[in-house]
Amino acid sequence: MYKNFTRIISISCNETLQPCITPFLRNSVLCTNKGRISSIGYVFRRTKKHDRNPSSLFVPVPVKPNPDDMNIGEEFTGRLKKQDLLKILNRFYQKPEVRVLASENGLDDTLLHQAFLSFRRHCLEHDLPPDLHITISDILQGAGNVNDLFPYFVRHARLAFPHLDCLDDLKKISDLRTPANWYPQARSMNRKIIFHAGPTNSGKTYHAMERFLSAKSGVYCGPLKLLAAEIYHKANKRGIPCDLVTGEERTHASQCNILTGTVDAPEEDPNTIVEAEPKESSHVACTVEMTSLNHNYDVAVIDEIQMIGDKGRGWAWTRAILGLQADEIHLCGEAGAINLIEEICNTTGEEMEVRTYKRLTELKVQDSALSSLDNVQPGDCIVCFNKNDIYSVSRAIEQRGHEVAVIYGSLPPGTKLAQANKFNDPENSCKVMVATDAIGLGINLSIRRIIFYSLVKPVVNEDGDKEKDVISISQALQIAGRAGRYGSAWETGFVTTFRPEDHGTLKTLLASTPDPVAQAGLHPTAEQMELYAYHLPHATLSSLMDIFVHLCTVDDSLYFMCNTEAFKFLAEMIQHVPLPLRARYVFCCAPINNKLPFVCATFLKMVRQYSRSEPLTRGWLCRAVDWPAPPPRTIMDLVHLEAVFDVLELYLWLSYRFPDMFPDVKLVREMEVELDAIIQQGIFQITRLLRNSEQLLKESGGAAEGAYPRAPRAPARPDDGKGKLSDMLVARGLITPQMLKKLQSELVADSKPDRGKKKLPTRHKRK
Ligand SMILES: Nc1ncnc2c1ncn2[C@@H]1O[C@H](COP(=O)(O)OP(=O)(O)OP(=O)(O)O)[C@@H](O)[C@H]1O
Ligand SMILES: [Mg+2]
Repeated sequence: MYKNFTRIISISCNETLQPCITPFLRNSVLCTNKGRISSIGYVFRRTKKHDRNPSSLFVPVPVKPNPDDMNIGEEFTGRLKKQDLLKILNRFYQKPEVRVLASENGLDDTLLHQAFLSFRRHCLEHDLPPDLHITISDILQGAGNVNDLFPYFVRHARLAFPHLDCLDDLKKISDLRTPANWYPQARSMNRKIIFHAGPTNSGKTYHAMERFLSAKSGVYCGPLKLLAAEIYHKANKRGIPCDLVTGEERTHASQCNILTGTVDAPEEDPNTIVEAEPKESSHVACTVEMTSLNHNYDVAVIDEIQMIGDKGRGWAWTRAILGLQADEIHLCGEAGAINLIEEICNTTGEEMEVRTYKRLTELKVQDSALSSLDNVQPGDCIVCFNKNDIYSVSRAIEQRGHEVAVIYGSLPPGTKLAQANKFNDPENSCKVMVATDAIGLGINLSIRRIIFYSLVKPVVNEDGDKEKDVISISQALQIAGRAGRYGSAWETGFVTTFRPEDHGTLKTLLASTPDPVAQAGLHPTAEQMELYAYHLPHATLSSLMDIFVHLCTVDDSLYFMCNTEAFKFLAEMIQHVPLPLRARYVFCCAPINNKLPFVCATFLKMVRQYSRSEPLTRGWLCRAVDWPAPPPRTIMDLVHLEAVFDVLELYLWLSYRFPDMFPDVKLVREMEVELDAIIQQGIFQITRLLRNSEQLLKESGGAAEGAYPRAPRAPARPDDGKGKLSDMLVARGLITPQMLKKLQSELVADSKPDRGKKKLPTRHKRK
């Protein structure tokens, strides 16, 4: 697909607004699963969308009649009967010559058919231009040939399909063959690239960090907030002021409590009327999507560089490696990425040094599976790939008298950190952890043994479809690599499965080498989308993205286009809300878990409010999320509070991009701290919440609303997603019928124009 267009045009692309984290991939590793063990056969696919004819992406624009065409032709040649007109037009469409001529003019069969329907409708419904009227009369009287209609038809087709006139321009805009040229400042430097390669727990990050800490200035870019927070704490503990930058905020070094490993809310000085922003520290730890390309650093560290091949997030690593302005760039990751990075360095003319490391402690695959949770021991971490397993496993382990720390992706950062600290603390009695692969990348925890509760994980494939598949070799190695971390209480790490039938597969996975990373991800920029919109003003942002992906030219020996499904999901959701294109683009990059209806519905409300130029105040937000939040009584309550936390995070993420419209950052941060504490309490009492949920279910004979998340453990079926979304959400237990009713009434109320509210002057061009 990418090789279709071969003209070489280099465009310089200012990329100030790169898209941000694809929501549901936020805390997960998603590598291509080429080395998958197919004998297991756990692959559940939904229908594929990719083999679509690109022409079907273009929707004809309604062609307006020319007001000057009023019956002039009729005065010359008399009135045309509709039946005669129809006959002539249909004859025209059936001519083989028309097909040939159309193809020469860029109209394939799909476009020709649509253009013809539009042309025929237009001729039958409106007065014809005089020249066309006369030509048709001539044909009717035998004085002309139906082929004579072609110029009129093409004139109409170009109005219906404006891309026909600007296809070359569109291809130029989406020529992505030389991404290295998008960063002229980085290209003007002679950067030193050092690749720290090796297995997990071999000291790659440690050595890169030593260099980072000894430099005058530095940036650490990692895949997870938790990992960036670990670096932030380590640096500040060593007395090197380091800020933490995630998608939502910048936490200054002075807010780091190095004793407790937590982040303090900034101290408020009642005598200060205007709060001075603390000066930025010379060192920064950030999530890779937030890497600033406008700063100059002595040293940059890009961790887990093999993620450059991630189908959803790979673009962020590509952007960092090509665009960072640093004298030294340290890459840490799997050796399988060395060749690709070397090739990329050839395009930038930079040399790369490879330093290889060996595992610092032994990692042993145990001879047998755990088989029963009775066999759980201190230092064990049971890794599950879905929340229901997390709940049931932690409950079962607590029933056996162990205290449990729980970590999964959707927990607030403070809660994750508190759970990690509790587990790591040698004085604490909590010595068992239940986690998802949110702990899988680079994190240092005091784990003796990793137990894979299952080896099957839902993933999003290259088409953006969800499927369940055996975890990749890379994922298995990464997760297993959390056991026996060097410097922890355990000198040897162990790994096994829960189920005996998975044991052989795990052994095979861990004995294999991950596939080399073949390509680095790319993603269109806001500027490119703007240029597309300029050429195709009638297209929706979602179809602009589709057209872009189909027309773009990528050097596929090095790069691939990341999947854009999350972006398009949001683009379609907010299409009907009037917004300027740039703002629309930013909203579509928001890191939202689109599986959470409450978050999606609140996001839509936020977009509407923004569109009406009404600032989103704390008061507005409190009404939207029903604040204050009561402590959770059941697991369903806890799930809801996590969604509320996501909404607060979303607010902060948007405030970073639209500070004028999301003004109450400080107050919302305070809400976050409060909610994080409430969720932390919930997690500390997770077993009690589970018991309450079960009790509620028992009392109501299984019909209790809001007791238990009923997400089925069965794999997604091919018909998943059909039918009404609301019915599906209720059926899956993601929302209760009461919540649905409330949501419906709120949406109805929200879509009515607000009366009596004072509006800010409208600043936005409507699209
Ligand atoms: N030379 C060293 N001296 C002291 N501690 C070390 C040394 N090398 C590594 N460590 C410690 O060992 C642990 C594992 O190291 P590190 O996190 O760098 O491994 P890694 O290779 O990056 O692993 P992963 O692939 O999982 O990210 C860390 O706690 C780190 O601080
Ligand atoms: Mg590491």
